[in-house]
Amino acid sequence: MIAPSILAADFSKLGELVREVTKAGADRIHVDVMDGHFVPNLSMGAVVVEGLRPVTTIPLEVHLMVEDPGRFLDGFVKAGADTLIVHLEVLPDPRPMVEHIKKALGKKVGLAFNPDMPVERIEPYLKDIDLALCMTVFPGFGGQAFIPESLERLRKLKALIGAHNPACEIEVDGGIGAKTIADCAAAGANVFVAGSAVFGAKQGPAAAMKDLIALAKQ
Ligand SMILES: O=C(CO)[C@@H](O)[C@H](O)COP(=O)(O)O
Repeated sequence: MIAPSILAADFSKLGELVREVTKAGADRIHVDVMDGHFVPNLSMGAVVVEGLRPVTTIPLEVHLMVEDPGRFLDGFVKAGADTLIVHLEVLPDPRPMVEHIKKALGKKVGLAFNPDMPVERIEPYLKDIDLALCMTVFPGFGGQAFIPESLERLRKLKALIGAHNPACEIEVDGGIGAKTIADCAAAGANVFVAGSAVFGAKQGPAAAMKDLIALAKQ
């Protein structure tokens, strides 16, 4: 599954571009939310999700790269988010928030973790989540180079998920493109967030999506 990350899109044409990747077979739209604290950058808030909701029927997944995700969950749900992804780094015990997102808000829940977090830290929560997001760059900016050690981390994650919750998706995010997507798929990933490789592609987003889908299937 390909999840184009709109962080790399031309915001003056956002609706048009989201329609284009939807038509080209995107499985979901990845919305990167940055607060300038958890990561050294600011990006977008719930108004962007609200604006995109009528533009596409595919799920909108919100990746909360923020210090205090609890403050923003309701707003994103009201705006039309389908999946909320929060970072393990800011949640000493993620269980209450995972339960809140699933039961009270009725949405899918993902847990993300940075490249320097031991993969085993997610193990106790795997049985309760829909998606594990293994960051393959340090979050904060699009267009960074994929960290090669991520492949070993993905293999570990795949083994843990096999043992605890095989239905849990394994998502990768950061530096995913033609050179890295097949290796990530072979290592166990099944959802691929791609920003620059889709919206920055010379051949245009639709053709780039087609190439990435073919490479991930190899
Ligand atoms: O979360 C992030 C960045 O922090 C990502 O979702 C990026 O937006 C991916 O961009 P590319 O590496 O694909 O350009």
